[in-house]
Amino acid sequence: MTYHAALIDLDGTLVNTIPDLADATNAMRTQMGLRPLPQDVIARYVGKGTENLVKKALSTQLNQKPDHATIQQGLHLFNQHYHRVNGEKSTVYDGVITGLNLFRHHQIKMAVVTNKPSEFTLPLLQACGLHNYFEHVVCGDTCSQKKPHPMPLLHACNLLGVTPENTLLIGDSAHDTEAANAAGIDVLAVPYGYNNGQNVQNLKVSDIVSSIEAAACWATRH
Ligand SMILES: O=C(O)COP(=O)(O)O
Ligand SMILES: [Mg+2]
Repeated sequence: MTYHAALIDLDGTLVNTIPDLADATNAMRTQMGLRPLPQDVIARYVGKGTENLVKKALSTQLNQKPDHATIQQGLHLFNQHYHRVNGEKSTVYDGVITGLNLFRHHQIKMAVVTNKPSEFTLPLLQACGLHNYFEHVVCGDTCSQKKPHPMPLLHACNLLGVTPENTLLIGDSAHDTEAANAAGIDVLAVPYGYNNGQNVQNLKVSDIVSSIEAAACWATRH
């Protein structure tokens, strides 16, 4: 297969965002009278967008499911805190820069497809120095549906002017692989991300690769 484009997930694939997401989540919890959660617990809630993270983080240790008003209050506080810390402690994973340069060298177009809202995605890509690699950035609020729905992936293909058959997605979780499989896009998983705390071995993928650099080598071999 000749790949013309690579769609790449953000949290858990390009950037380890857990330290900042955990700081914002725990600042929200503390203000709401709840005790902080460990980072590995918070990591399990990342990948399905901010609202899902806030809902899950508020369900832990509350005696009941949070009601609408509590979720709205949590979202408001989380957003404030995440705007304050976004990018501060987040780190680009090993192999990302080399991999993005390899894709670029082989004229494979790149887009980010993330469930993170755009108000946080664009500043984070800038803070990490990654923004210039991508022709397009599709965020959690760009389309009416998020991953695992195929819509954001198909939207990215349209923006890049490529077909799903000639596109490769690289992600860390079932949300990515389900979206790619539904869109008819080949998918590679990296094992170092979050995936709801589950092993990536059980995901339906073309391969598991150790890094974005390994993904770029894989793409140019196939
Ligand atoms: O859940 C999020 O906010 C973003 O997650 P993603 O970048 O892995 O899609
Ligand atoms: Mg991810």
